[in-house]
Amino acid sequence: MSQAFFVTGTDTEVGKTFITCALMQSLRDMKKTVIGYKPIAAGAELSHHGLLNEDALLLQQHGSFDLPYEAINPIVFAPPIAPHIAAQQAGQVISMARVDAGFQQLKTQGADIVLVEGAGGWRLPLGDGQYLSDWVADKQLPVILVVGMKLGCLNHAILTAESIIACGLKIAGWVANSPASEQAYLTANIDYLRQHIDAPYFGHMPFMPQADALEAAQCLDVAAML
Ligand SMILES: Nc1ncnc2c1ncn2[C@@H]1O[C@H](COP(=O)(O)OP(=O)(O)OP(=O)(O)O)[C@@H](O)[C@H]1O
Ligand SMILES: C[C@H](N)[C@H](N)CCCCCC(=O)O
Ligand SMILES: [Mg+2]
Repeated sequence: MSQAFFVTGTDTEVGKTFITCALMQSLRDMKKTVIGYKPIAAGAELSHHGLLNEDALLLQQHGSFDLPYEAINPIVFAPPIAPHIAAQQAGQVISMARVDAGFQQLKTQGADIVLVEGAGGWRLPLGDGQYLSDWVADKQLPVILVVGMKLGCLNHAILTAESIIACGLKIAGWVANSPASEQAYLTANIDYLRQHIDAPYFGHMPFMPQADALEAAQCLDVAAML
């Protein structure tokens, strides 16, 4: 039976995909098989295979098994906007049942670990008063929190951690990611979060514009995940 984790972040564009790929590589380095799942994506290019989202393509590329695109990303919208607004524009509703069906199907693939990447931050609206976090809570998935290290992230990280815990979920670990040049007083900010997030710290990912997942994986210690 696969073990699954949900990867969330303090915001959109904080490095959830970058870190998920690095985590996948770290786990593969530890001889674990791993696949990624991006249930809902907004921001996609039309190709002759249909709409393709970059995050989902990266997760597909870094997985242990070759899986069809639709298995990794069942719900995709073209505009890079809040998915429930994109769905409204397309005359669709985001179906939690579809999110779940795709997840159950991936879990039958036999991978040791499934990493599920959210979209945006923890409280991603799906429409109809629902959040993607409701599904995570329903599945009781442990959560990995990616903190985008910039001024303001202490508030975002503490609020997100509080909300995850209030949902009755465990924070499996957190990563301090620098998706742009290093913030001032980075170490002091990380120290603060290490004292105030009651969960394993997987490490700091520096800004590595040329890095591939192989190199990025060296910055993380994910032993606490297993
Ligand atoms: N540590 C890093 N070093 C260099 N580039 C990074 C780093 N972290 C993230 N990036 C880059 O920053 C951009 C945003 O990162 P990413 O796409 O992983 O964010 P995200 O949180 O997954 O966003 P979304 O909410 O759209 O899913 C990407 O171009 C990514 O390659
Ligand atoms: C387009 C972007 N990169 C993500 N795919 C979607 C982010 C949704 C954010 C919703 C919100 O405002 O909280
Ligand atoms: Mg992403």
